[in-house]
Amino acid sequence: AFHNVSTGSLVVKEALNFWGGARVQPKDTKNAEPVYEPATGRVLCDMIPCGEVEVDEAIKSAHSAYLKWSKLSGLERARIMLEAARIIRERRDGIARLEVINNGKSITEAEVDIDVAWQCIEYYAGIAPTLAGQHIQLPGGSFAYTRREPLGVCVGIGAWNYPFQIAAWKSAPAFACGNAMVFKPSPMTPLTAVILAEIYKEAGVPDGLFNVVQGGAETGTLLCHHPMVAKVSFTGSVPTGKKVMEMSAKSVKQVTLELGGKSPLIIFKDCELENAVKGALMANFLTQGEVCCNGTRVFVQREIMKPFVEEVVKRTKAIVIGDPLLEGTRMGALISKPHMEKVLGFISQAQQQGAKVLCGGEPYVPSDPKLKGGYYVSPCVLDNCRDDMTCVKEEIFGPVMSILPFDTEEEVLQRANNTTFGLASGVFTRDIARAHRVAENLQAGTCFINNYNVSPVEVPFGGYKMSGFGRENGVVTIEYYSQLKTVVVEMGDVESLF
Ligand SMILES: NC(=O)C1=CN([C@@H]2O[C@H](COP(=O)(O)OP(=O)(O)OC[C@H]3O[C@@H](n4cnc5c(N)ncnc54)[C@H](O)[C@@H]3O)[C@@H](O)[C@H]2O)C=CC1
Ligand SMILES: C[N+](C)(C)CCCC(=O)O
Repeated sequence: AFHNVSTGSLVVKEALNFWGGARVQPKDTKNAEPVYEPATGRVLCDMIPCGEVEVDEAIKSAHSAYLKWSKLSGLERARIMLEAARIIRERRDGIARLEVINNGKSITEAEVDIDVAWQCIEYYAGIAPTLAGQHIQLPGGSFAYTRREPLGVCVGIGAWNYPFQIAAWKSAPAFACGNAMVFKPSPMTPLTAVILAEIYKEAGVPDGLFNVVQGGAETGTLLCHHPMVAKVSFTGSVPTGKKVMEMSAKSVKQVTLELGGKSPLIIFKDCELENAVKGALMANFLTQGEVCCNGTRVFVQREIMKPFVEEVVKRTKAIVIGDPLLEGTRMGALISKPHMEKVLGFISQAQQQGAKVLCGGEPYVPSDPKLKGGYYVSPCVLDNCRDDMTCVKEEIFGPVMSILPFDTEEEVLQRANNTTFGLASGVFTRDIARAHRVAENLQAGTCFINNYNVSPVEVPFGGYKMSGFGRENGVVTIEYYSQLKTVVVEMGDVESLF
């Protein structure tokens, strides 16, 4: 439906909530907030937050679907999930365009995001029929078996950087295990989750299996406190993640937290320089740098500092910024004006603390008049960085790479691990023993060797330390959306002590 839509033209009026198998508009519209198109700064739609009544309706709708869905066999669930994946694949271009309009990232990236979303649903469809328990023999012919059972109604709370993909990463493993979901997108990106809801419905899930409630912190709080919710899977910042965990603790809900990062990328002098440079760009500039697992602390061995920096700056300056819906654009707009100001603030603070801007780091105004109100920042490379600078310690979530020199492996490992975050990490070297040694010693949920930011759906993704716990993607995520029941069967007489 959005195949031909261009930047600066879309206005969305339809209801953006979904439960009971249909779009729903909250009754009370007085707390509506404008949603902006990052590329132009124009109002795109209103986000009307759901209150207590709406949240309760959505959760009850999810519960009734759960009762049906959980009774299907894995194979029956898989068939419906595969159909949903097929529909997404078929409508990929339109969904990607809508995502671009709402998020501001380049169309080339958004297309990949939507592909990853259907791949994730396809992957968990493949796993659904394989879910099984164990049979355990006990003395005297008695035995036990385990059943892998769903949790019930799961809540997904998403960030604004990968709106559609996050909704798929959470719902696909949840559905494979037989759960239902109520998903709350970020209030800044309300548009595409409801498209996923319509696609699931069209594919044949029971009404209420995937519900969307719009809103911010208040709506999120209602979800985390609701007694019928068994689990909360959260993607967002560390401070909000802590609150989600605290609220969920009150009724002992299971929690998965995918939080922020300040990941190290270590580049040794024996690397293949061209690949290391490309890796550093992939580690920093996808989605305008608004990626949780970005390798924003780039440690470069002193001997190759000069050629590395030269090449990184050359390529960074060549990044085409502008209308995110144009094929040739490689960097679009940041999510919002306040966020853009925050990112620019980090850059000026870095300069005050002694960092040197080698390129970028300024508001960028494209020549196309319709883009003048957009939130563009030219990609920035910072040199002369030290470990104690704010730009090196805190997550900027913008297109800002900090370069740090190092001398030895031992030293760089100690510095790389000197952070409360632990989402991802990377190493470039041709020495295979060193690569695996470094991977073993980095305290992070992922280590990329000789690449960065590749996350196929088959591979678990998640954090160490304050970057969170639980995993998304891969077989292991089944553990986070199901529970084991042990059934013990006595074949003899009861040997009673009483
Ligand atoms: N590890 C990961 O997979 C990812 C982590 N992030 C992190 O997310 C942050 C950026 O995203 P934001 O949307 O600004 O994060 P945020 O933490 O402000 O919001 C995330 C979500 O939580 C909701 N929320 C806010 N307050 C809440 C409350 N009290 N109770 C329940 N829900 C609440 C928001 O409405 C939003 O849907 C970055 O810091 C980044 O590190 C972003 C993407 C992926
Ligand atoms: C897709 N990828 C790997 C670049 C980022 C996914 C994590 C996130 O939501 O930020």
